[in-house]
Amino acid sequence: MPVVVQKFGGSSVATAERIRAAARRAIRAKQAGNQVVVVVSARGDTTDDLIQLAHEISEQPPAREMDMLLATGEQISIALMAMAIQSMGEPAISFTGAQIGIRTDSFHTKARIREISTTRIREALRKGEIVIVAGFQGIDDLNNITTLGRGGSDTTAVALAAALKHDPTTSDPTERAVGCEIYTDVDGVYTTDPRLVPEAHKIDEISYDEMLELASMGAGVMHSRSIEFAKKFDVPLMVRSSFSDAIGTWIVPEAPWMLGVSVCGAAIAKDEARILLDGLPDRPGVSHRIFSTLAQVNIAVDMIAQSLGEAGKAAIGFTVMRNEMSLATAKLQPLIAELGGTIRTVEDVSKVSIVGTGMRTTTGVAEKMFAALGQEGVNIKMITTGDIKISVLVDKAEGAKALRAVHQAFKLSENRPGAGAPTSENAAPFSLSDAMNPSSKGAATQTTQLIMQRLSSMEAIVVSGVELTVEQSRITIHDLPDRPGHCSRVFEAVAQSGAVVDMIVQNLTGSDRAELSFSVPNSDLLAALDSTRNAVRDIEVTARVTGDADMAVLFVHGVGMRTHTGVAEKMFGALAAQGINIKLINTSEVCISVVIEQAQGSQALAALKACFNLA
Ligand SMILES: Nc1ncnc2c1ncn2[C@@H]1O[C@H](COP(=O)(O)OP(=O)(O)O)[C@@H](O)[C@H]1O
Ligand SMILES: N[C@@H](CC(=O)OP(=O)(O)O)C(=O)O
Repeated sequence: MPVVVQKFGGSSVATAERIRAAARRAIRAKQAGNQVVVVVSARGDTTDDLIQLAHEISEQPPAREMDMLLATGEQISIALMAMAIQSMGEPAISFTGAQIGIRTDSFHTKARIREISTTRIREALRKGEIVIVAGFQGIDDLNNITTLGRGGSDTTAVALAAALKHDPTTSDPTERAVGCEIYTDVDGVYTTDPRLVPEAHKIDEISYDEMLELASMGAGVMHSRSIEFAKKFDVPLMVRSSFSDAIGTWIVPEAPWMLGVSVCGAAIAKDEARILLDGLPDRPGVSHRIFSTLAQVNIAVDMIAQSLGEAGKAAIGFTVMRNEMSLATAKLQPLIAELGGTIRTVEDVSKVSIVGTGMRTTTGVAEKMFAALGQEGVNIKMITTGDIKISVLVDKAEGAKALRAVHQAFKLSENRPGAGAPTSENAAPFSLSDAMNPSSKGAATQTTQLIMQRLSSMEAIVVSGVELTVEQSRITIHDLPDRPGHCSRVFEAVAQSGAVVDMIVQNLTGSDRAELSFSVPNSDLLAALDSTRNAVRDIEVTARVTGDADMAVLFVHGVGMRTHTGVAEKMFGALAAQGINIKLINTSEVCISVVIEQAQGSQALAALKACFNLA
């Protein structure tokens, strides 16, 4: 019998009536001929309340005890859900993460799943019981209770679906037909958070990579790590409303029509902090030491922007979540003192991002975003770009305005393919049975062997490829006054020159001054330099423009590149060991890219392939 995994978030189990409604849904899925696994979160604001309670008792609650406390929220929900289903006459059994065999590492409060045993779930399912599993929790090798980080129940649900779909303990193909539904308080993934921008539009289909970027850039509707599982293990999933039967949003492998949509959504991460390390020696290995220091304490770093070294000195700016800023600076202090640099921090910043597969092939997207922000008088503090995303850092007070401005500029509230307008490929709506049928649209994109390898360490990083692009040039504007509208003027001029801009990095350096770098193909360098100089002359005569031909860009593609703190560290370590200096860095959830000297390109490529075991 096929298996449906249904996840009900905190809002969907907040009251007795909602628990009963969720129970009825699970029973309906069973009556339709499926085996049913239900994953539940803590009710309503329980997790927030528990965190507050802990802080009333202790200023810095120990992480192990915090997990012991937080895991109780989900335990309440599973028991109530089992009671609700049983009271409706269906057999059901509840399990904590530990009871079901969800093994994690020992990073309390942000543990990662290592493996999931399917034995107990299968036994119960075969007996005809609806299996209810506590989301967000697991158990480490020493049998300590762990939690997976905020929003982690999505991850439990998709990881369970993945484990059941590729279950080595069953040879029955119907038992490996697994679908996953995420029930929440919105009827799907929207072009942006509908609570912040009411005209946001529901998306019908979105790719794993787009959803990964959106989720990691602040779209709280899904936990980004759950999409990592979905992508790695070919689990198509649907986000839908627990209050209606409307078709929700399918999160699926990338389809060709998606290349026609340059921006599919926008997101905001409100509580960010910026750390600027200034006056660092400009030599190989410095970034590696910085990021390995942060990786040791599992702090995910975002928006890394390394400014060009001048007079032997370089600056590196990056963002972290605001609640991790003090830990990050405390850990970095001794290293930066040893390197002779300084640390500056800025709190109260928000990150606004746009995401879309079509960005890969469409030019002018960045320019349009910067123009929209400039028109609203929003100052951009930092910029980084990825393969399919562009992020800017702005003052927290301007975050919501900035989000609305970009949402409007890209007309995201209007119908488009994948959101309100069917494409030729998706004209027939994707269905749960499609998702559960391996020969349909949800077809496997990866070999069974690869997937089985991944199952042995489920949440380990997957680096799928390293790529080198040569004949690139870098243009840098030094000492650009830090005021609204400047970036858009520069990129408008560059676009008029016909140059194709790829990577963009902007970093605030001295007070009130920004350094803006971007890459163009060598063949566009002269035209782009000319138009940049003209634009900059109009803005500020003291700003300087420099250009460097014959650079190379190295891309490392994978899943969870940003949230797995060790990837950047490993990459920078491998380059440092070869004595290769990094000129610019860009990070995203699906790709990390660096600009280096072209002469060192093939050496760097070989070093990265060796370090990530790629052929
Ligand atoms: N792009 C988006 N699409 C839909 N909802 C979003 C988006 N970004 C943020 N959200 C917010 O996510 C909320 C659902 O997530 P969450 O509150 O964690 O639900 P649950 O408790 O079901 O896990 C929505 O109510 C919405 O405000
Ligand atoms: N209860 C946890 C885990 C979770 O995933 O919750 P929800 O599904 O309500 O976002 C939290 O609040 O973080």
